[in-house]
Amino acid sequence: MDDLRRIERTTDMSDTKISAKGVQVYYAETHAIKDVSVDIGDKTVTAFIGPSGCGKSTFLRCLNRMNDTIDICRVQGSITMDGQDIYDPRVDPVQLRAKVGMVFQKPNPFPKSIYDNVAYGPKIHGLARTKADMDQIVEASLRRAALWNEVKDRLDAPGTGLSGGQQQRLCIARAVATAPEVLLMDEPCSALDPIATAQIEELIDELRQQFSVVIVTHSMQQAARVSQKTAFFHLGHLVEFNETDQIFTNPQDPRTESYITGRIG
Ligand SMILES: Nc1ncnc2c1ncn2[C@@H]1O[C@H](COP(=O)(O)OP(=O)(O)OP(=O)(O)O)[C@@H](O)[C@H]1O
Repeated sequence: MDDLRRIERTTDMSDTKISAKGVQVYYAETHAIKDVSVDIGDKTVTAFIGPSGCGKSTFLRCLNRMNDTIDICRVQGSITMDGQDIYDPRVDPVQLRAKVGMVFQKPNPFPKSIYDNVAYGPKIHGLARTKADMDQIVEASLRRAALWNEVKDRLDAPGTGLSGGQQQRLCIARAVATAPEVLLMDEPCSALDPIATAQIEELIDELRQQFSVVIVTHSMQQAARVSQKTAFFHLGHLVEFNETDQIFTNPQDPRTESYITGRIG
């Protein structure tokens, strides 16, 4: 049994997808992320929780270099994916973002058809050689996002005409269409009703069979429901990172305990 446990632990460590070490983020003079080191597991849902302004979204955006698009933002430290430095000047951020996809708080489909929303990424990354290839990618992505059955008869209709929950699943289909390895989700359910939220949560659980998923959420219930690992941020620090069950039942740091029991935040 001990041997088995040792093997499981070793497997755990070799399954790190993204490794961040000593990450600092500044917006001009504001020091938003302070010396954060964390290993994000493959085929795992990792939740980032913490009070408003603690740096969850900022740190999430470091993982696909989305902060590059903010002029005053500086990122220091090291972030590797599969051992490769994602901030290496030879890494093309556009290619990186195809591998590390992102879903935002507010569903933001392009003003295009449902089909074209999903086909857009594969087209610019040259993932389909023929129309049949593209049809196959679009169908597979919509199926993976649990949306195919609802839209298969109206692929030419505008994506913006779908309900909020459907639009968010369309955005997930768009993100998975470029065959990413990691999906970053920044409060993906905050604009959705409870039924649409439950659908997205179910989907997240399925997506982790194939991807590493990182989700920022304000809802501790959601973190507890969907994630296996939870990171608690406070004032730019990563205070605690552990199995989700541990964080919610036996937090090691008093700040984590205060937050999950509703005393800070
Ligand atoms: N584009 C920006 N320009 C300047 N400062 C920013 C920018 N984005 C975030 N900040 C600052 O960085 C800090 C962390 O913000 P961030 O949005 O990452 O926190 P958060 O934990 O995701 O917050 P919330 O839960 O409210 O979304 C805050 O002090 C915020 O004001």
